[in-house]
Amino acid sequence: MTTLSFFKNSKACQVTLHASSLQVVYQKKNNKLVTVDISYVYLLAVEGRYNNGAHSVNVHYVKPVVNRRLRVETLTVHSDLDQCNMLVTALQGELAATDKPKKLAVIINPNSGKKQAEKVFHNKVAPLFKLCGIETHVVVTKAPKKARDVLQTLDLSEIEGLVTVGGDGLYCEVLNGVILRTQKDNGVNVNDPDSKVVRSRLPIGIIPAGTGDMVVQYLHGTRDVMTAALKIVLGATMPTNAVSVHQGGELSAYAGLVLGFGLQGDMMADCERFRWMGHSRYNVIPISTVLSRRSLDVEVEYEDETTMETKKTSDAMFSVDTYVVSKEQRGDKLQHVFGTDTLKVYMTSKCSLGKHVQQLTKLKENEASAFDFDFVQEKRVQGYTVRLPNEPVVMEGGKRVLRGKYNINCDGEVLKITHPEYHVRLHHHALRVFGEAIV
Ligand SMILES: Nc1ncnc2c1ncn2[C@@H]1O[C@H](COP(=O)(O)OP(=O)(O)OP(=O)(O)O)[C@@H](O)[C@H]1O
Repeated sequence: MTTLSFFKNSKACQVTLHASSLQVVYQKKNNKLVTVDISYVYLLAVEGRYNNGAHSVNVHYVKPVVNRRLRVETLTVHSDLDQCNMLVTALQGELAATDKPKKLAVIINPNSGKKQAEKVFHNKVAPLFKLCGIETHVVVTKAPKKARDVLQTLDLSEIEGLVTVGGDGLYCEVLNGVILRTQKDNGVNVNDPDSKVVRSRLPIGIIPAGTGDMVVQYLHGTRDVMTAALKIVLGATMPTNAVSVHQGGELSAYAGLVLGFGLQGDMMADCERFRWMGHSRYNVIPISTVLSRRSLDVEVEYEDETTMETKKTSDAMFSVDTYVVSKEQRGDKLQHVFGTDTLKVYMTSKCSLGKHVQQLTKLKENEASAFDFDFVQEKRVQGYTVRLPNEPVVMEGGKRVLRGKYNINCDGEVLKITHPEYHVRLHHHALRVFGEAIV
């Protein structure tokens, strides 16, 4: 423990360096004593300054404020050169000892949400990264799937994390890109549904600039840009899951948020056609999809988690859904939990429109009883196979291909199901995201 003498606003101020925090005690104008404790975990940057013949130190740190948001706070103290140098050297040592990222690849979708992603990054995030000494390699996407493709060839050797500036769709694309790159670098055959996915080294941070921004809200409890940026800068990460979808002997996609076959997929396909309506399409279009809902004869095969027996459920179903960020009961609400060790598959059988609307409303409101309906079956699995035994098929290139249109909502994007059978597998802790809850 070292105590240094400073001045703050011309009044004496004591700065004590403890093992895990910096304590600053100073007098306010009304002579009231104030104590500020800054955990080294929250330290962002320290600057020694010389201005008009006086030496000072700026300590930039993170301060939790209301509604789970974080803000940058700056504390300025004055003293002679020796005291200033001692404080700067000590705090720089603490900063160097943490896991904060120093070089990030930033991927911006200029067309996300209200097309503000570039502005959001350059005006709000880049100055913070600069203050914290973080170098960036910025890529602005030119079209869908470009982010995924760029990640296949980008030199990642010095990169310590990936940052998406956009919505859930861009996060999903980058998740696909980084998982694919990791498998390629490790010689894993991604087209084999039983291949074990090698975990990705690079955590993903998300700067919200999209339409829905659900992942970031599940992560931080807010879609505040500065909070999201600070979570990246602080460097704490947590594991999250991915699931793979295979059909026709090939990988179709990985998902990191949701996989909704049937009703949810049809809703997304309908919403895509009305993209020009902006976010309001998500309020209007799903209603018409629900009113014209279609049930399909579906067989779901899965391995029972407890008995390890292979089981099958066949029924006329409206949907087969999986929440990769799991919906778990906490009191009377469903909360979103990352990195669970099993996957839950929900099969919704044919039911009355009234009951179905009641169930979907509870789900939208995240009510804990959203799955307590006799037409919804929940199974805990590591993976499952969905078959459509009675849908018309044609032969194409020696394979049976579906004639009709069948959709999955894959992280908010439409994934076409073209084969009468597809496989879903859980890849536990396949990657990490910036944003361990620190407040
Ligand atoms: N330059 C681009 N032009 C058009 N589309 C792009 C471009 N870059 C990425 N995309 C695609 O746009 C889709 C949607 O992007 P994104 O998720 O960033 O925004 P959003 O749909 O407005 O937000 P949310 O997914 O949160 O609702 C993604 O699937 C991505 O592949």
